Amino acid sequence: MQTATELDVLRTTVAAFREAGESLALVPTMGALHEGHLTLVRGARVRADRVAVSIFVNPTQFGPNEDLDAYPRQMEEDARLLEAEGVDLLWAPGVAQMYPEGFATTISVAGVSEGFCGASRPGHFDGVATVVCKLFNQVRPDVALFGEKDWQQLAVIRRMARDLDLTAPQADAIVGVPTVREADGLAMSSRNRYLSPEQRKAAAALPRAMREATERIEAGGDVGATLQALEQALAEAGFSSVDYADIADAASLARLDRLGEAPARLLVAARIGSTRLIDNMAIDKA
Ligand SMILES: Nc1ncnc2c1ncn2[C@@H]1O[C@H](COP(=O)(O)OP(=O)(O)OP(=O)(O)O)[C@@H](O)[C@H]1O
Ligand SMILES: CC(C)(CO)[C@@H](O)C(=O)[O-]
Ligand code: BAL
Repeated sequence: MQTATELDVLRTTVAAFREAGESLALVPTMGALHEGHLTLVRGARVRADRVAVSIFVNPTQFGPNEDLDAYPRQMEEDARLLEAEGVDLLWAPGVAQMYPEGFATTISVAGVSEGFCGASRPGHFDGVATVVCKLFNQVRPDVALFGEKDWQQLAVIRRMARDLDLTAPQADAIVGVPTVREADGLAMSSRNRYLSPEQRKAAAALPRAMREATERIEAGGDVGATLQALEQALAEAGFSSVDYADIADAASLARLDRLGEAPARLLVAARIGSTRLIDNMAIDKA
């Protein structure tokens, strides 16, 4: 595995792949890798000749009171995990490489980025869209993979790729990978490691309550009453607050009061102590 921390090294390595006629997949991450990330890597492996993974804890997508400093960083361990997966290229730029003195551009995707995590984390998706656009331009992959765990992020990135006519990758080569879960249903996340053993046990109530809610709504239950019951179940399990618990159009992320014809998604963000967990699930029609 080649590791690049400078743009010219990255470009030379990518150029060598391209000269050999090889296709390239990119998996963008913030590191602290777990089985969810490695599933994206395996998905990349079957889609392209070469796999690049980026690790960059992007400061511009963290709010002033969020966990940028506390966010886990374990570059050596991550590199070992990626090497074992047969990754070809690790792109690990520093902050000064990504945001040199004078950096002044922000990509802001209206609509789809405004509710849910966009409302509870102002500026978050501007930071995500801008850094992902940079990563795409730096690596110029044929295909890029993102987790469905961050459903709204995936929708924002697809919208950006469509709106800006991106070619590397094209919008239809942005692949969403289903959420990888722990045995008790909790979505894998780097932030799960903030949880104490007791909080970790309680966290399993999130996917459980969400599964119950999707089943109730799929069976024709009232959306408002079901979401209220979900919030109640989370409070009883020890969650300290709920940022949002809503159903939305799966593509546009417009909030829904009832199911319509288009695919819908249940989206929840809730806190245990100071740890904020997110999850989402499909709502299938009966
Ligand atoms: N459980 C999971 N299943 C599938 N994909 C995942 C999972 N967790 C993260 N990903 C995806 O991995 C990519 C990198 O995510 P990131 O490095 O932020 O990890 P994370 O575990 O989501 O961390 P965080 O705690 O910051 O949410 C994203 O596309 C994200 O959606
Ligand atoms: C896509 C991403 C790597 C951009 O920093 C990040 O938001 C993430 O890890 O999901
Ligand atoms: N996986 C999403 C990145 C973030 O929460 O900042």
